Amino acid sequence: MNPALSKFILKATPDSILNPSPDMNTAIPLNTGATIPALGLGTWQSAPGEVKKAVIHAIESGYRHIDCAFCYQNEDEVGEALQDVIKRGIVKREDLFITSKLWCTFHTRAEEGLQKSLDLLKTPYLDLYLMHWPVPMNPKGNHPLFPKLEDGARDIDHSITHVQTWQNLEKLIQSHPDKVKAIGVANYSVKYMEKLLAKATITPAVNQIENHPLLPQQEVVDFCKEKGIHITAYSPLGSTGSPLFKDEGVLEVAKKHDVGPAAVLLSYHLARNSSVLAKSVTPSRIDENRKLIQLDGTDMQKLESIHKTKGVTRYVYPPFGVDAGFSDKPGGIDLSG
Ligand SMILES: NC(=O)C1=CN([C@@H]2O[C@H](COP(=O)(O)OP(=O)(O)OC[C@H]3O[C@@H](n4cnc5c(N)ncnc54)[C@H](OP(=O)(O)O)[C@@H]3O)[C@@H](O)[C@H]2O)C=CC1
Ligand SMILES: O=C[C@H](O)[C@@H](O)[C@@H](O)[C@H](O)C(=O)O
Repeated sequence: MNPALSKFILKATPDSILNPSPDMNTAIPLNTGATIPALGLGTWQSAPGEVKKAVIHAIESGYRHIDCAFCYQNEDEVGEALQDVIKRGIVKREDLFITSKLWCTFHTRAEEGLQKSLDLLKTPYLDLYLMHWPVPMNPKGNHPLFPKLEDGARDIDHSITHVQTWQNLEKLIQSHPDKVKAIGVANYSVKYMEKLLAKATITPAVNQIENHPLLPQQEVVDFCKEKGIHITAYSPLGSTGSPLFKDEGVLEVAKKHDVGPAAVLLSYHLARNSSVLAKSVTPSRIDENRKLIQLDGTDMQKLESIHKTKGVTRYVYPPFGVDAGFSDKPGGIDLSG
């Protein structure tokens, strides 16, 4: 046997065989000078009773980036998981990258929203705090998270614009740099981002958007990258039930590399220099999703052509009744300001 090869084989540990994805924690630079780990664990729709175990399992198996939000109504349990792994010495707080999000009914109460998430997550600071949607909702409506009008429409708060909410986040990071390390946005189209940038004194570090081969959102991705705004991709598997696992184009690329569809769908974002969030509460899937591979130009061409034949598909579009500026979802109230 080639001596160089035998040295490599001897160095392989059970863990490195189990985890053949050295790139899951690739540190991608943000415009703040900090970095974000390439792969994050998603926690949306992770049920209470399941999410604590999922977060502990993920961190024990190497994940360092956890994506949370106040409106997921499970931050308390995520916080228990964080406390557990830190107490047991698995990681230190500074080894982790924790994101949370300001919910729509808190746009006029950014400081209160931040403090609630910090308390629930039981952490002194967040690595990233995002405006969850550029859509303010009535803080005094008939529900604390999802207020509705009598006709059933979501109760939009017209007293504040998303740009003013961004200015509130700017004040927040300036007055509490110990509590929040970076601020950013989610679900921003080019139209809304242009309005925000025209008035911003701090450029968002991140725009977290739905992104996968059926929704490449190239216009938003290119615009943000040109402005130095990092893209984090959400719903990379097609969200609930991972429908993109059945796509023939994805399966063809997976077969070529002898991997499962998850590796292709997640690695697609690394090839675009984006980070990516994959949600699972199933330990074997949390492990499987760590596997990232190097896709080549032909793979990317194949993946980028899928939406052209199949049509664009957006899986996550809550019924705000708002035109968020995405060309595939026209109609609704224009709140771009
Ligand atoms: N900013 C925003 O507005 C949004 C942010 N996000 C963030 O992005 C994260 C990821 O997106 P999300 O919409 O949850 O969807 P994903 O694309 O991550 O898909 C999650 C679904 O795929 C299943 N799954 C995960 N891994 C595998 C696997 N290896 N094999 C088979 N099935 C698998 C999960 O099942 P199971 O859990 O049962 O294993 C679940 O049903 C969210 O959890 C959230 O943190 C998401 C949406 C909007
Ligand atoms: O982050 C995930 C999604 O944005 C989620 O928070 C929303 O879709 C929410 O359930 C809503 O109905 O407005």
